[in-house]
Amino acid sequence: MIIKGRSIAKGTATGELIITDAPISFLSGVDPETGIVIEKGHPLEGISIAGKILAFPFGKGSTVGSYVIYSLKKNDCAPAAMINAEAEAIIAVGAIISRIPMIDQLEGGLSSLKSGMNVTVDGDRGELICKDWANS
Ligand SMILES: C/C(=C\C(=O)O)CCOP(=O)(O)O
Repeated sequence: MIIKGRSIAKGTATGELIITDAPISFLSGVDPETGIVIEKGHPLEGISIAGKILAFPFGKGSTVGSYVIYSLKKNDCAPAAMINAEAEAIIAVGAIISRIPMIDQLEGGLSSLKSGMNVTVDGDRGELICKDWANS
C-alpha cells in the first residue's frame, strides 16, 4: 500500500509508527536529551519518540522548536521520520536542517494510520509505504 503525499525533507526511513491527533511543541514539549514528550496532558506525555516514525497534525509553539529537533538529532534521540497532516515552518525547517525524512498532505489524511504499524517514509518521492496494511 502506497499513500501519496508531499515531500518536505528528503531521505527514507522505516520503523514503528507513533501517531497523535494533538499538535506538538518541541520547545518545552519534548526533552531534547531523551526524546520523551514532556508536555503536561499531551496524549504522548511520557512516551519516547526516539527512532519512531512520528505522525502528528502540525507543529505549535516557539520557532525554537526547529532547533530542538536538531538537538534531538545530535543527541541520537530524534524521530526516524516525521509525517504531518499539514507542515508548517517550525517542523519543516527542523526536519530539513536535521536531515530527518518528512512528508505531509497524505491522500486521506492521517485518519487511516495507527500506532504500531510498520511504515516507510519516502521523503524523496513524498510517499508513505505500508507493507502490512492488511494486517493493521
Ligand atoms: C530567537 C528567540 C528566542 C531565543 O533566542 O531563545 C525568539 C523565538 O521566538 P518565538 O516567538 O518563541 O518563536
